[in-house]
Amino acid sequence: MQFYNVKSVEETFSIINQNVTPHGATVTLPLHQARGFVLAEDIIAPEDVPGFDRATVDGYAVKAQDTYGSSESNPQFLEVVGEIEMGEEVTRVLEKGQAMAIPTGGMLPPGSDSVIMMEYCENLDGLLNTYRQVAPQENVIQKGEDVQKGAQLLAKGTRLRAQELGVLASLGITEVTVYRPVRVGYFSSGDEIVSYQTQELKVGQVRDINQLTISALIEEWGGEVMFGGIVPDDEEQLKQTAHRLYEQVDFLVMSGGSSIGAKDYMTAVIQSLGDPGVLVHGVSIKPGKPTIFSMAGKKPVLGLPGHPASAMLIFLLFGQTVMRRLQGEAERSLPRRIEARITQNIASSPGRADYIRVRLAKKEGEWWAEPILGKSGLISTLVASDGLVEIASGKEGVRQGERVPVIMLR
Ligand SMILES: Nc1nc2c(c(=O)[nH]1)N[C@H]1C(S)=C(S)[C@@H](COP(=O)(O)OP(=O)(O)OC[C@H]3O[C@@H](n4cnc5c(N)ncnc54)[C@H](O)[C@@H]3O)O[C@H]1N2
Ligand code: MOO
Repeated sequence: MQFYNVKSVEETFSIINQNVTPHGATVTLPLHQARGFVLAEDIIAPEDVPGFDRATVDGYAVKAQDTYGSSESNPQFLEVVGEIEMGEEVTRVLEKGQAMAIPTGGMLPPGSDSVIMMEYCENLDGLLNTYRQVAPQENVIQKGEDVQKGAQLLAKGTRLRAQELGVLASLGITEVTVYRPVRVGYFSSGDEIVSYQTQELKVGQVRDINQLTISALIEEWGGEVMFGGIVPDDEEQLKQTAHRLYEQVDFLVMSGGSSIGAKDYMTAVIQSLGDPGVLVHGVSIKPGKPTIFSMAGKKPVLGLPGHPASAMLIFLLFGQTVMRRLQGEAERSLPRRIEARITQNIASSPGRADYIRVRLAKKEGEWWAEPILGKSGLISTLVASDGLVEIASGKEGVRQGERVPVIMLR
């Protein structure tokens, strides 16, 4: 008889973080295809952004000093000596007592140091009346103020979001070296599990839900799925499928047979993949206790409980962390959380982390989380839920009205 030697959620995260290292294989991608990938190189800015001093408002380029003392009742008078066109280099030097009309984004003429807004001056036949004073650099973005040539702009390990792509584009960088997508092998197990495409179910059969939920998450996180099929509860067949997939992927995942019943072979199957072998069998979490985490050589292996909601939750927490580590992301970042208030008391055993499915509703400007109670075998409760309230292992439940962290599922 085997028994679980359960690990806490925190211990499990730290075991994953200590053992999983970036797969290291890189690809070079055009910038427009690089969203969501993780940089495999430091990016040093090849030039200044902007490349010239630029106006941030429509107005007149001036020497700030020439406007000193200006007010509504006591304007200064400057000679308007020209107009700056967008996208054109300005060579004419602005002399003392002069002003040049300038559009937002236009290049400041040499000799000028600031821009007075149109609203605060008046051009009367070439004589600019200034009704306010401006300070040096007012209404100007200086050359290199956004990005300085030679500075480290982005570090290796940064995930590329819209704004990172934007800054790379501003520098004329057209391709980047990133870690290639993580290849994840997945198979479902269980004598009763049949393809989700099966139309007529025999009594006792169950359509394969986990193949879809787990694959969808992998793809959402930028991974590639290699599906190994549905394998019956037969140790030899399970081993064959596991070994075949293991050879071709960075990360192997399977569901079902992870508990300690007579037909639960998964631990033995996973152990057979290689050393150091199973590092976690059983996590103090609800749902999802019979979770298995193993390292076979440098490749992580995750055995998910069969119940669809448990499998999904465990994959959201631990599977996502494994994938981020493999992809070379610098730090473990947990799923996005918001804060909400819970609508009812919920009990929880100390020492165990609980994840409660909730619906969110806004009342008087605050988010409230209403539990949707149901067993972990139920997929419909996940469909109805907006998020998961996390009751950390140190807590003995939560009280109505208490603020709680919610992992967003939408
Ligand atoms: N003595 C104990 N028994 C159990 C414990 C325990 O701590 N002590 N934990 C329970 C918990 S919690 C879970 S969760 C299950 C997980 O067991 P398995 O990982 O071995 O999962 P299975 O028995 O294979 O399946 C459970 C359930 O889910 C259905 N299933 C499985 N795979 C799929 C799939 N791909 N798509 C849809 N549905 C699936 C399966 O038909 C079963 O109904 O162990 C408890 N037992
Ligand atoms: O922990 Mo199990 O995953 O509740 O059904």
